[in-house]
Amino acid sequence: MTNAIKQTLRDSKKARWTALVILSFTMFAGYMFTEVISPLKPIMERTLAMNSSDFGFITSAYGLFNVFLMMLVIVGILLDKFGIRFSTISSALIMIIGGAIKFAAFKGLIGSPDATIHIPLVDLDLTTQVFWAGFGFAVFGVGVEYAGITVSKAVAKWFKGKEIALAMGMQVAIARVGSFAPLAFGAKIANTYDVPTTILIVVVFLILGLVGFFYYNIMDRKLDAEIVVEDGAHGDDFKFSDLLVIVGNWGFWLIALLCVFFYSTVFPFYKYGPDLMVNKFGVSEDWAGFLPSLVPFGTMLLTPIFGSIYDKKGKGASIMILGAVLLIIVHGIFYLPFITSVVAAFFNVILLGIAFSLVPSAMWPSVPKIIPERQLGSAYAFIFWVQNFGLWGIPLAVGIVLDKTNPGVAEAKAAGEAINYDYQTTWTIFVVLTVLALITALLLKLEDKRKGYGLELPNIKQ
Ligand SMILES: C[C@H](N)C(=O)N[C@@H](CCCCN)C(=O)O
Repeated sequence: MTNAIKQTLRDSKKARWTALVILSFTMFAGYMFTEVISPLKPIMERTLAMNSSDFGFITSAYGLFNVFLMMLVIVGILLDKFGIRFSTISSALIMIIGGAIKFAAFKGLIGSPDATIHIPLVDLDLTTQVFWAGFGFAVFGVGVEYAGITVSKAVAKWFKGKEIALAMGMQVAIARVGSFAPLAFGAKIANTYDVPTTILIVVVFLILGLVGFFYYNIMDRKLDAEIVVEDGAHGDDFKFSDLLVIVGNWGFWLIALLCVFFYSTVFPFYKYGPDLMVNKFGVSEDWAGFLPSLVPFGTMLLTPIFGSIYDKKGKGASIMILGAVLLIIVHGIFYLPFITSVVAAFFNVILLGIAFSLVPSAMWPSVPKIIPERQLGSAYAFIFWVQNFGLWGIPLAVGIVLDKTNPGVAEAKAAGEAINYDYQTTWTIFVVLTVLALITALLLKLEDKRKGYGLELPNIKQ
């Protein structure tokens, strides 16, 4: 009998960071596909005769099945029941299937630009090509959110009791390179080749992500052979009974509401920011997504910095309030019709990058201060579900309002006319959301004072 603590694979720094890099690579591919058509709106209007409602339908479809088929709840249960290895492979396969359907629709292999279908829920007439592109993205959205919660659980498995906050921050940072790349370079690639080819390139990355997950599973199996700990023993299993406890907690609702309001002003900005740059700030089509790409780029550097400030100094609720205030300034500036200088747009996206680093760096680590560890997995799945209402509804609403407030513009663009969208009325949606985010952040600080969650206290005891 020995007193030495049993060493496992996760005690090897090299092994656990290798696992993290592989897991993050697949998320990188997933985030890349999430944004692949974001900078292509003007090109899709010109080359595929699509309008803003079509674009809104396709981009909003990401959250469609997650919200209405409760897929986040279902994949949470799958992860719980069948474990990490099953979930890595199935989530990657779902992403690839969804990605392939979207590619096939853009390529004209399924659906047609000439046949139409009516969507009663939102009273939209769409071509079957647009319908199938949206359907593919809806399938993909299930896969990428499923992969996201699986990877969070896997990271916790390897880094529990080690540098877990840094690891989670690094994972999100690597994933965000995946948002940056298509925003920065996607339009140039699509103009050089075409829209379907651009999508196909990213589908190849999704396939490489599946290969990465297979490799990860070899490591995961080895680790499981060393530790007699099942996937379910990390305190983040999904349980319906936990949901009841969670939804009775007002502090939790404030975090979930902040999440939906906040993320609704950022992820949908990735979709419409590039088009705004072309139509309001006169940026060329090829570089439409370049300025918006500075947002995820900046967060890669800043999120870990703000996270470590919260770890050491606290002030989590105040950090969220500051982020929400910055958001109001940013979207206010985008809203104002007389600010059309590219220099102003540049400083504004930098400010947005700072806001998008402040809020998540304080929001995600605050959840464990409000929800007991046993219910954390369910809490994250539920927050993602609430968040997906925004990821579905806002891009759709923006597309529809843009078309309604700019009658005839999409048709004129398709006919080759040099005409611009007026985004002002549409941008009110973002301005309202930022105000709601600030009110929620203020209420959260009040609730923290009332209940003593400790959101203003450091995470690391000095
Ligand atoms: C889109 C996804 N549901 C999401 O919210 N991703 C976050 C990271 C969440 C990390 C939770 N441990 C993001 O900021 O990308």
